[in-house]
Amino acid sequence: MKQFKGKKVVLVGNGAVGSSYAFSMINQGICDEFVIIDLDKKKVNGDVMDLNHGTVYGPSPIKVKAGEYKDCNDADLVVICAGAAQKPGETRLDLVAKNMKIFKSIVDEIMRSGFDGIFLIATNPVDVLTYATMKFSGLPKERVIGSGTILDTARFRYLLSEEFDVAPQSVHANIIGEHGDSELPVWSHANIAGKPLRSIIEQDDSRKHRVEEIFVQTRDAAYEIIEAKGATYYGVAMGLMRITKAILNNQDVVLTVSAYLEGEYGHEGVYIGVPALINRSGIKEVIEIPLDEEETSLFNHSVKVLKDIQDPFEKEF
Ligand SMILES: NC(=O)C1=CN([C@@H]2O[C@H](COP(=O)(O)OP(=O)(O)OC[C@H]3O[C@@H](n4cnc5c(N)ncnc54)[C@H](O)[C@@H]3O)[C@@H](O)[C@H]2O)C=CC1
Ligand SMILES: CC(=O)C(=O)O
Repeated sequence: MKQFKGKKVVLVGNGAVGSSYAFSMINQGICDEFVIIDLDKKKVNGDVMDLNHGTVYGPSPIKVKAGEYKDCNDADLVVICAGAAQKPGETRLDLVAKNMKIFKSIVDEIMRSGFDGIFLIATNPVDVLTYATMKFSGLPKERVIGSGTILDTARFRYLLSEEFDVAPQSVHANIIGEHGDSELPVWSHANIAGKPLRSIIEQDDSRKHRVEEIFVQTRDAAYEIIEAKGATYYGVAMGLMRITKAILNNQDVVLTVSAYLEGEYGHEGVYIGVPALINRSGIKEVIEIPLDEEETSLFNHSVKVLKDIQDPFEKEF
């Protein structure tokens, strides 16, 4: 039952991703109370002190607290960034067995608190763990959201913006599918400052190879960053903050997140990165963009990759 009157977010997992998300949240003033839970309570206490000092120069008052699972009881949103991260050379899907076990215990604890809000999941493999969260929690699909391809879409828009000298805000292009190696760009709907990307390429052949390279750089960016500094966190933190803002401020904005399909794109029973309308109710609607033949085939393959990973766990749900 909601006791706290303001907007309350609980973060579970205060590692590189979680603490970067916490920092981006206090910078934006999106919630009134921000609670942090992690096995490493000493680091949580240190971060709580540090973040509270920072809030003095933030846009609005916000209380940051170290918490326990009972604090989820009246939370509007619980964001999970806990679990193992990729080591150099590992894929996101390699993490599934380890993180599935961690998720079972975390989601059970959260639900025992009486939590009745919205889940936002970042831990990898994010699509499969978002599905597991829906199953473990029993909450409706609309209220369980994965970060999906929000980060990949940001990477893609940024790289295209550099190529075409246009602000990323004026680059409209989506990466959909698995947040991982089988993801795909939606070339058929990409536009740069209002001009369809495909018509730009038709007029200037040298750009074709370059935009294909940009997709490969997008898809493989995490490997490059992990090789360089051990983990990726700022990009995803901003993506999580953006989704949080869309939810708590009831924005009706379209973002590429991991959403549950029930017939959309010809599939069901899987969480996967697709554009979706996000507001205070969670995922209000999955937006079905008409894909061309090649995009459909790549999307179908991505669904299969995720289902092959997910299916062996079905008996545990
Ligand atoms: N969805 C996305 O776009 C992205 C996802 N990630 C994923 O986010 C996850 C976290 O990555 P990092 O923060 O770099 O890892 P990290 O190792 O820095 O942090 C993980 C945190 O989880 C905590 N933790 C582990 N088990 C726990 C439990 N049972 N209860 C509470 N806390 C627990 C640890 O104490 C640690 O603080 C990884 O799975 C990583 O692959 C990372 C970047 C982008
Ligand atoms: C680690 C990860 O999932 C990413 O940076 O895309």
